[in-house]
Amino acid sequence: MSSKKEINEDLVNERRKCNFNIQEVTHIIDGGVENTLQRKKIEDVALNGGASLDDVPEECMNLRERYENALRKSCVYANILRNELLEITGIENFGTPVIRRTGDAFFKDISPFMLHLGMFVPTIMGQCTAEQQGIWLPKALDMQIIGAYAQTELGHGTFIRGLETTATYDPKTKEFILYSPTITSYKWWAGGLGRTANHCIVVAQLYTQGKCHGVHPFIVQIRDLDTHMPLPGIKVGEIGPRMGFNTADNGFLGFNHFRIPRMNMMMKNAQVLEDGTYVKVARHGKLTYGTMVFVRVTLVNEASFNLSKAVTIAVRYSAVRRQSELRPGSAEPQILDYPTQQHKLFICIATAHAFQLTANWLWHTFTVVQAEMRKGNIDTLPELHALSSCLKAVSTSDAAACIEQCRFACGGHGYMMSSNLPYLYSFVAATRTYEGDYTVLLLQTARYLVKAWEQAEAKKIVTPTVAYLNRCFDTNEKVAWTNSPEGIIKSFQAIAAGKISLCVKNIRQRIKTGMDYEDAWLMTTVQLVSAAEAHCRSMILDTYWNEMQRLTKTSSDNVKMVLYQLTTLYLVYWALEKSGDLLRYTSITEGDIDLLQKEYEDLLVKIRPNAVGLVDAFDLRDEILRSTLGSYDGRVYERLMEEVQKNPLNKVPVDPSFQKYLKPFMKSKI
Ligand SMILES: CC/C=C\C/C=C\C/C=C\C/C=C/C(=O)SCCNC(=O)CCNC(=O)[C@H](O)C(C)(C)COP(=O)(O)OP(=O)(O)OC[C@H]1O[C@@H](n2cnc3c(N)ncnc32)[C@H](O)[C@@H]1OP(=O)(O)O
Ligand SMILES: Cc1cc2nc3c(=O)[nH]c(=O)nc-3n(C[C@H](O)[C@H](O)[C@H](O)COP(=O)(O)OP(=O)(O)OC[C@H]3O[C@@H](n4cnc5c(N)ncnc54)[C@H](O)[C@@H]3O)c2cc1C
Repeated sequence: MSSKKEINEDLVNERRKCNFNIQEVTHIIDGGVENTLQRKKIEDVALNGGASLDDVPEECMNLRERYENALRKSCVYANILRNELLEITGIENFGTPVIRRTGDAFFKDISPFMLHLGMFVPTIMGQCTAEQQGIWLPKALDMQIIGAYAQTELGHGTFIRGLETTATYDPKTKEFILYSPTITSYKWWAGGLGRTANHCIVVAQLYTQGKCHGVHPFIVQIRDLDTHMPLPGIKVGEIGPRMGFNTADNGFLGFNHFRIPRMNMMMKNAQVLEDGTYVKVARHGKLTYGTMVFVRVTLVNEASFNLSKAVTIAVRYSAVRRQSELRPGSAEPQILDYPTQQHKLFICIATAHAFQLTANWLWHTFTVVQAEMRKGNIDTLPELHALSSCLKAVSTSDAAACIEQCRFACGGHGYMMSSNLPYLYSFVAATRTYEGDYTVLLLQTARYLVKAWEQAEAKKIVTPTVAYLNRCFDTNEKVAWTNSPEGIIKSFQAIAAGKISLCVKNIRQRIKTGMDYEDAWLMTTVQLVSAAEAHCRSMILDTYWNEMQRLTKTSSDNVKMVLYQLTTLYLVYWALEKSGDLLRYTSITEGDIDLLQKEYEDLLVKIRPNAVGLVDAFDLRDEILRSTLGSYDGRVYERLMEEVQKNPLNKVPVDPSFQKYLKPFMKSKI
């Protein structure tokens, strides 16, 4: 064991072995030197006060203490945010991933303010007129009001059109009357709603002049700003313990004919005039779903960030941990030396990179579409919806699986809350469900793909992200397999095209047998999900490969080399995972697959000496990692021991329950 201040010897050796410039890779991940400097500045300001520290670990507190502690830290953090950080980033970038990243130093679980910043403020920005923004935005940014996003109900999350809460316009008083007609119409799940928020966005069915115009967002004050008492007509509370998110304060909400002013309808996309006339402003019916698209886009970045934390913890731990004997009497190897361990972990490093570059690309696409929409052009929205849906689904699902793999890689200690891996897993596992369930979102992408296929069939030019369909449509034969990055990407496009084509064929065949389109679609959904996933994988592989090529153009040779090895590992890994599909849709042979397997194993060997360097390049401060297993200094065993001392159960040598229960039980006769 190393002494207190020393860095674990194995980690020192690993860092010595690393043959590339770590900072260069950090700059690539951050999106440039300037961004790294800005991030470090923000982290210094946000984290140097030590205010984030807990004397007792969050997981050792009861529910009330955990909430109170999370709220205390949220206030400390929000003060730093509004007094110092916004000056550095500018108010327009308040939601930057870097700010989100520093927040993780304060909370192992989630801040009850997260949805205020993550959805309440963005919805005001996206769904309000300029006049309404002038009223709500300054108060929300300054946190004079704290909001939640209450869309999901007890009875409906996915099917938004099925929401039951009503907002009925009363022209006499120029108010909307909010009402929850059934138990299932109660709002359910909204983060921050249970105890913290005094306002929330409510998505409700709009009725005016006796007609329902579908779901629309409203801004609603639910608690008194001074006493915090729920206003008359409001029933609000916390929904109870969950797998994660236990300090996120998820809530329920019901309305008993609760009145709000007309101007509290968020009127950017549709309006109700004073006399009750309904006016549709937006040219696309789904612009009211805009906040969801925005959050889905940001969740790809979340997936990457959380995975980078998990894999940093697991790789550093694997360098410190020694276990078993390779030969009788030999020294125990670092577990990172086992190829099976490398197989678990290196793909996680590559996946974090792949998602980071994809997230950056998707963010750029999102801003371009936004700019077009501001000019009145909504043509690119369906493509963005299809893209953000599948990328959100696949990135969150893969990240959750990878984080769980990182936990497996850490053996028993990975199961400890203090490793932070269970927190990371439960957070990312939820992202697969919220903001649109995995299957549901892939089916949205599938709708787009089927239409695109039909366009390609009609010899029309399709949108850029599905352009491969035009090409694949002309080739009836299997795509010729070539083992190169470009060859693998082309093969994945062929898989996607083949699967979409098969779906279309099956839908048509089912219709021929007498089914209507809806049933034919329904019976094909298992394949449609698979086709959308294949399309998404081809997008990620393509983006990762091309973006990494672009970003490393001026890098030093060793950086180029290690990042090339990692991208290739990712491509080869997925080729092997999907070898069945490759056999079906390309000319790949069993021999080619054997070669791929060999290439994969060789890549593990090549990457091994740089593994710790690669996770160091994520540049995650210990305060943000919050892990006994993953700290920069590798003092794993000391930290596990230190954590034991903080456990309230260990404060007394004999637990009071001994006298109360155990002793009487032992002394009692059967
Ligand atoms: C820094 C940030 C970090 C973290 C984030 C912050 C907080 C994290 C913590 C928790 C937050 C959680 C929040 C929530 O979960 S809020 C609730 C989210 N709810 C959902 O996502 C519900 C999912 N359901 C839907 O999106 C829709 O209902 C669904 C798309 C499934 C179907 O909608 P609908 O029935 O109305 O449409 P369809 O008839 O199926 O399609 C019609 C047509 O419209 C197109 N469409 C659908 N959605 C959109 C969209 N968003 N944008 C554009 N177009 C859309 C669809 O493709 C169809 O087109 P077409 O085929 O051409 O007819
Ligand atoms: C941690 C967490 C935080 C959340 N925060 C918020 C929040 O702040 N605000 C808010 O409004 N909501 C929030 N939600 C709710 C969340 O958005 C919904 O849970 C999510 O959209 C899924 O909807 P659902 O629960 O109705 O699932 P369901 O739709 O009931 O899904 C159950 C199963 O049915 C399947 N299914 C459903 N419809 C279809 C279909 N058409 N085709 C095929 N399969 C289908 C799904 O794939 C899934 O397997 C949160 C949820 C969680 C877990």
